[in-house]
Parts: sequence; C-alpha cells; structure tokens
Amino acid sequence: MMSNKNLTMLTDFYEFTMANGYFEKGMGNRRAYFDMFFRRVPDGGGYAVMAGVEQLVDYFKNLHFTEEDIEYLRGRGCFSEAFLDYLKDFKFECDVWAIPEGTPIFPGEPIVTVAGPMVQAQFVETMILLTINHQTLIATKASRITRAAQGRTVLEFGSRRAQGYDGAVYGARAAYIGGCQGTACVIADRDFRIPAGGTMAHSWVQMFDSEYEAFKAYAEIYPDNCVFLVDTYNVLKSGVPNAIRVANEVLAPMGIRPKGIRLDSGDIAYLSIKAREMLDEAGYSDMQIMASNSLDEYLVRDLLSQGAQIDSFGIGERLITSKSEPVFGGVYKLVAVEDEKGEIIPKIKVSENVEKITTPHFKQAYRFFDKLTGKALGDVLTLRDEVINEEQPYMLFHPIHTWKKKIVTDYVVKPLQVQLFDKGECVYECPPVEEVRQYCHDQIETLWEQTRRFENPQTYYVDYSTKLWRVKNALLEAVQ
Ligand SMILES: Nc1ncnc2c1ncn2[C@@H]1O[C@H](COP(=O)(O)OP(=O)(O)OP(=O)(O)O)[C@@H](O)[C@H]1O
Ligand SMILES: O=P(O)(O)OC[C@H]1O[C@H](OP(=O)(O)OP(=O)(O)O)[C@H](O)[C@@H]1O
Ligand SMILES: O=C(O)c1cccnc1
Repeated sequence: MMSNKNLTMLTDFYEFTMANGYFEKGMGNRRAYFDMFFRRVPDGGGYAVMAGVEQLVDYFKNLHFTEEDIEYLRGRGCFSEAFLDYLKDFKFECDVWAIPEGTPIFPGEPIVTVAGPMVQAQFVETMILLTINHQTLIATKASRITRAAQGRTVLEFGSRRAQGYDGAVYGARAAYIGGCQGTACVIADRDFRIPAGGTMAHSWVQMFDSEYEAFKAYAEIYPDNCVFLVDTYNVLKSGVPNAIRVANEVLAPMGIRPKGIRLDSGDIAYLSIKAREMLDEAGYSDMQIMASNSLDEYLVRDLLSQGAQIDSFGIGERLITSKSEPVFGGVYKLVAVEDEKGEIIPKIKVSENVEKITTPHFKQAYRFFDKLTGKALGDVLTLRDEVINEEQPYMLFHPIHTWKKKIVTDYVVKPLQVQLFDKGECVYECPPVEEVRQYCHDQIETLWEQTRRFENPQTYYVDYSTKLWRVKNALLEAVQ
C-alpha cells in the first residue's frame, strides 16, 4: 500500500546545513552521485536480503516542505531566505536506482544509487539509510531463521517487543520477504497483505475456571483454527491431555481435526517429543506442534538437532529487533560529481583501513550465473556504461588480491540495479510483496550452500571490472 506519510523532515540537521551551504555557494545544482552500500553482513552471515525499496519509493514520492516546515527552519536562524524559497517550491529531480527487494546482496556493492543536484542528493541520505538498513536487517535475520527451520513454518510474533510501531509494521513486512510465512501483526496484513494469524495467550486459559474449559470455549468458537496453548499449568499432565480431550469431545463430533498445540516454556525439545508421542497415541498424528519462547536461528537449529518434534515456530523479540546484531551498517557515500561539461569525475574516500576505501564512479553491479547450474558465480562492479558480452569469456579478479582470478565462460549476466526515479519521476512499479518473497526464495537458491551457511560462510565475490579497478587505483595514486 502506498503511504502518503510526509517524512521530508526526517533527516539529520547537517543535511540541511550542507544543503543550505551548497545552495549559498552556488554548488546546489552541481550533479552528484551517491551510493548506499554496506561493509559486512550482520551475524557473520554470507549474504543479506535487500528490503525497504517500496517505502523508499513512497518517501521520494512524498518529498515536499510544508509551510510549518519552512517556518520551523526559518526559526532556526541559520538558513538563507533564498534557500527557504527554494524549499518552498521544492521539486525532486534526482535519478534513483536500487537493487530490487528480495535480492541477496553483498558487502561493497551499490544497493542504492542517487544522482542529481547536490543539494537534493545529499539531503535524502538519512531516510535512504534508515529505510533500507532497517528492513534489510530484519529480512536478513528472517532468512537466517527460516533457513534454520528447514522448511517448517515460521510466524513473526514480535510486534509487542519491536522498537516502536514502524519497527513492528515494517519489521513484519521485511520478515515476510525474508521467508516468514506470516505475522501476528494485524496492521501489516491490512496494509501490506502480510498474512496475519495466531493462537491464544495465557490470559485466555487463565480466564476460565479450568484449562479444559478454556480450550473447549475456543474450540466452540473457532473449531477450524484450534491451536491450544498447553503450558499454562503443566504441559504433559494437563495441557496436552486437555487438548486431546477437547479434540475428542468437541471437535470430533463436528468432524473437525484440531490444528495443533503451542509450547511456550520449559525444555521445548523434551516436551515436544513427549507431546508428539501423546498426540500420536491419541490418534492425532496430524496435530501440529508449534514452539515459541525467545527463539532465534541458533535455538531453532539446536532444538532440531535435539530431535525436537516441532512443525512450526512463532518468533518474536529476537527476530523483530535482530537481537544478536541489531544494526545493519549501510552507509551513503559520494562517488562522483559532474563538471560543467557533464563529464563524470569519480570521487574517492580514502582510509587506513583498506575495506573502508570507497569505490568511486557511477557504477552498475552485475551478477554472473552459471548457464548450466543457474548458480551465482559472483558479482562484478563496472562503470555504468560498460557492456558485458555473454558470448565472450570474462575474467573475474579480486580487486585487492588481484592475482586471484578466474575466467568464466557459459554464463548469464544480469544487471542488479533497476531505475526507480528518472529526473524525479517514478518509473518503477513495486511488485506485490508475495512476489518479492518468492523472488527472494528463488534467488537465495542460486547461492552455493557455502555462502548460505551460518558460521564462517565462504565470502561471495564482489569484483571490479578492469576499467573500474583502474579508475580506483588512479585515484588512490593521485592522493598519495
Ligand atoms: N531444549 C532446549 N534446548 C535449548 N534451548 C531451549 C530448549 N528448550 C527451551 N530452550 C530455550 O531456553 C530459553 C529459556 O527457557 P526457560 O525454560 O529457562 O525459560 P522459560 O521456559 O521461559 O521459563 P518460564 O517457565 O518462566 O516461562 C528460551 O529461549 C527457550 O527457547
Ligand atoms: O518470545 P518471543 O520470541 O518474543 O515470542 C513471542 C512471545 O510473546 C508471547 O509471550 P507473552 O508473555 O508476551 O504473552 P502470552 O501471555 O501470550 O504468552 C508468546 O507467548 C511468546 O512467548
Ligand atoms: O498468536 C500467538 O500465539 C502470539 C501472538 C503474538 C505473540 N505471541 C504469540
């Protein structure tokens, strides 16, 4: 759903002081190129999942300054009247490209590129970073968790522990893109069609005189959708037996099979194994067991390795906050400017730390796939106008350890970035979120298992074309 929220003022104060400064110095219209990229995947993972593009598009579409915004800025006493007039009639004029949502992305590649008048291209930094950093973080976490669940259903249960309401709603959306089957978050269903569902709370069970009566009442109202929360008193002595009793006494006469039970405390592996035996013995081998309680990818993997009999997981706090590593460190850096003749002048930011040196120029990222297996071979960053001819062998080489090289043949190559805005006009239709989720799943399948594993994954190659490598090295030489 398109949001009409005006988030124009959600920016860092220095974006305004710089914008006013460029404007005052007559540099505001100088065309500049910025890339958003990140340096490492959270949790030491091998890939991240791009998310948040739809909300970024909404942000750009709604960019404008209200009278109150202008008054507030005037009140700060540090912006020129000419600049405030410019803001009053502000029209977004940038070109924007991004890697589509659901795509596996890797450190160092441009995941969003903005080109336009410096005064504008600089200004949008904060919202680009916060929008993409947040959803990419959660989609990446969801991808890890759902992979650990090995095909079992994972529902996102985190709204109540999310960091604010945007964290809950956009977190639910991102978790769905990353692989969750649904969410408990109702507004995410209403607004983004993320399937919402759930079970029952302990308070429901406590409200009745007995656990049996609580389950019975629920079954009478929702016979087709019964997942009994069995741990309020005692899972094996009371919860599971009461679930079976209600299945026999209330649902069986209606010809309806109960859906399952949920375990939310105690030793989940042990309890699930015992509960499975009891349900099977009672003739309910089709009843599913759901587990919840501060789970994450490590606990999911651990539980399954203990032989836990779990069919689905409800995962909240550690997913919605990406608790183990709650920052996706995407940054936004100037990579080029244009001179008066319209020629692109690449720019670099140097650092003692080789990994922190930026990759200059207006670029494209290409992904190479093996024609035979469909597996991703690596990505190559090129100058924007470079063309890769699939008929010709292509040499991939490591941009720092240049002796590491490989010639690839029989490949298919795809540009990763798509254009979102052309001179301020939106030229991109955001795909429906379930399509994005399927695309994400399919694209992750193109990665080798070595890249997908949790611990010490193989580093995926993000190389440079020879032309780009030369540009970067020439700039590095020049600043020595
Ligand atoms: N078999 C297991 N192996 C590893 N971790 C488990 C196992 N069973 C449960 N856990 C995890 O251990 C953590 C703590 O569970 P613990 O049983 O101590 O607390 P609890 O069940 O929440 O307690 P309470 O009964 O007060 O709700 C949770 O994150 C839970 O998911
Ligand atoms: O542990 P999480 O991964 O965040 O999963 C969500 C948790 O939220 C609920 O507990 P809560 O105690 O808030 O409510 P309840 O009374 O319904 O259990 C639910 O029972 C889960 O334990
Ligand atoms: O539906 C559930 O079981 C649920 C929803 C939110 C949080 N915990 C559990």
